[in-house]
Amino acid sequence: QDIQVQPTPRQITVKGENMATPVTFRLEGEREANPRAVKLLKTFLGDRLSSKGLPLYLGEKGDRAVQSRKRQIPEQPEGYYLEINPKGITLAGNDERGTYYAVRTFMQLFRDNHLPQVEIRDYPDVRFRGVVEGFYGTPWSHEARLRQLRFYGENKLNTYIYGPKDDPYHSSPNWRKPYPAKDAARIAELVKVANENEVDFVWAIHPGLDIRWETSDRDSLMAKFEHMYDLGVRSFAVFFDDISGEGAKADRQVELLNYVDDHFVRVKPDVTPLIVCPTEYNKDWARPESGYLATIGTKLNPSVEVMWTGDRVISEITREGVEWIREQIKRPSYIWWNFPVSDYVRDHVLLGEVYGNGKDIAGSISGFVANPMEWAEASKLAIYCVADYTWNMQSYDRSRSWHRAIRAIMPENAEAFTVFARHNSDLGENVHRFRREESVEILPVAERFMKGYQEGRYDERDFLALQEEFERVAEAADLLLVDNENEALIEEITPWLHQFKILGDAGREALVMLKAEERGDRELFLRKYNHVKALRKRSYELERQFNQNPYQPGVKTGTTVLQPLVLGIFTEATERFNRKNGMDLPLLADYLPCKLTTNVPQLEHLPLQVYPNRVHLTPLLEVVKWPAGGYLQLELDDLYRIPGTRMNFDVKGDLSWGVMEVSVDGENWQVVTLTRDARGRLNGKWEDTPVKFVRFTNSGKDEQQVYLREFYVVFS
Ligand SMILES: CC(=O)N[C@@H]1[C@@H](O)[C@H](O)C(CO)=C[C@H]1N
Repeated sequence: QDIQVQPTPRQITVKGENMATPVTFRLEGEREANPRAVKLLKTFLGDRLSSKGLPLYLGEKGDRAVQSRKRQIPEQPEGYYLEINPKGITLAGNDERGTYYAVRTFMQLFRDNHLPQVEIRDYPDVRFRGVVEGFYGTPWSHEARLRQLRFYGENKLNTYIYGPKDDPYHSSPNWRKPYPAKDAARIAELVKVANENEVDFVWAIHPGLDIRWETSDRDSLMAKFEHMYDLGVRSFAVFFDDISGEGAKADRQVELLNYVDDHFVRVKPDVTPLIVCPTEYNKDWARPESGYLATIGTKLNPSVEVMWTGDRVISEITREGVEWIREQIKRPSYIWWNFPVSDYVRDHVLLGEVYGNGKDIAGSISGFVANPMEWAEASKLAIYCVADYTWNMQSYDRSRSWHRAIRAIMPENAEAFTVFARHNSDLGENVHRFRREESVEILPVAERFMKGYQEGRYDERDFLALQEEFERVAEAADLLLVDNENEALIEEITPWLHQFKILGDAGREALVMLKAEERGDRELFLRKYNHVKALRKRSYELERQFNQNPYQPGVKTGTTVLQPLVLGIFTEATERFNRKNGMDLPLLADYLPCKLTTNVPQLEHLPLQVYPNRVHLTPLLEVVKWPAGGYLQLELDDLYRIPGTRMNFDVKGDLSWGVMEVSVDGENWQVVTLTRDARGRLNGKWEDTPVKFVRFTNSGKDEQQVYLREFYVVFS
């Protein structure tokens, strides 16, 4: 029979027909077994426990209760052996965590009226599996974190790394300071709940923005780790990512890390290996001439784990890639996978399948942790799949896992949530050029239909399929908006659900417009035309009301297939209507009055945010290496005055290397005087003759490392 266990066990052997579930169980071994496993099991069985009943043997290899099954227990860390048959039940771990996982699996097999007669041998592919809360933006709430830790216990994830970039006590300016009492108490509670769920709570520090390579800062870091140790933390990490200048020096970092390893991690009896996120944390940035990775590889204590995001900042993890970095750092890498993190596409939610990573990478990595969205509940979809993938790579099936994840997270409205998630999975254009599939099922129908419509002949069945899809979109939005089985999740995605409803309505109405135009029914066409315009307006209003942030404000849904489809149908029908009726009904404004050109590699695909009279460059989260002669050029669609430009590179020091110029023709340039305000931002304006081009150049002779925090041009 189809036995479903999450994550998928390595080996399940069905030994016979289902057996009736005993009324009571006699628990053997509770004194020796992992107390967290005992507690979990006793809570689960409740009053089914008694001194009589089917024997249930619980314990680790070597414990008396499971002595007879000793040889069956896998040797691998966290491995377990599970057996259910009419003579008794055995839940035996190779270690304490293995026993706990055996109980987790037993809980999934349990049915009130029957149990499968099975034998399971199981153990994980990847040693450290879980999540790194390592994104920019609003850190997760305390309640969200507690729910996450319980979710990791259920899914056999054993690692949670606390490293929210915007926590000032994790990063600058307060990494040297202890947490205020309230926050400290919360951390202590997280550690307790993590332990109950067999999750290592790893506290990370991000000192590189302002660290000074002196004893005082080394002592500050040690003191902070002692403070966290007193709160119960037993696993530690140091993140040196997204920094430049002094803090980025490899030999200084290694000196500090080895000191912490030798004088803290290894002298404490119960602290797990130190983890570091290097400054060169992906292959795209690795520069052999810098010797950075070579220094890490040859000088950093071998016991220190080194994180890696793959070939690029956001990338799929391949066998070739992990074998390359393993050579460089002389140890397996500890993967920091930047998905489903969305802090660089904040107007999108990423609910799609987890795919693209190799199934043959386990041998070259020591860990695999996913960096999630600021939307904790919504991130569970991908986290569930990562749990399945990292536990048993060979049997991982991206679609099966994804459907199970949805049923686990939204059992009552799985169907509606599946519709919603299908159309909210791609990131849209973004600076990292990382894309995900979206609306996969309806895409061929949409493409075939639009092609047919434009050529004057489409298949009515395609029309009906699209109509049905838009109806399901609208239904799903309404069902989920009133769903109360996971209120925290609905609260997170409500803005996107409102947009999704509008998208469903607009799609259906656009199809009515199309038919009205074909039948020459002017009155109906105009009604529906106005309705779609109104829906579009409501959508823009939602964009300005929800999820405001300085990066990608607003709420995008269905951006890769459904939105373009609605726009395409609306535009084609309106153009036909205008031609036939000699009218000039305006189309939907989707213009982009500005084009970006640059020779700075990291800025090549930087999306622009266009408002009625302003163009913003999307700020970058990473350090931008701006080469000498590097320029950024905006070409407007017409001649404009530039009453205001502002650039914030977050540079304390000299900015004289930067020159701003404007031009009418892109050939002859005039320099714009820039002034620096109290916050170090460069401001400029050009109110003389209107211009078409604006550019900013590093006219110095050295590469500059800056943060592109803000760059916009106001034109009128
Ligand atoms: C190691 C690492 O990936 N560091 C940061 C990460 O904090 C950030 O969330 C993202 C994802 O936008 C990328 C990196 N700039």
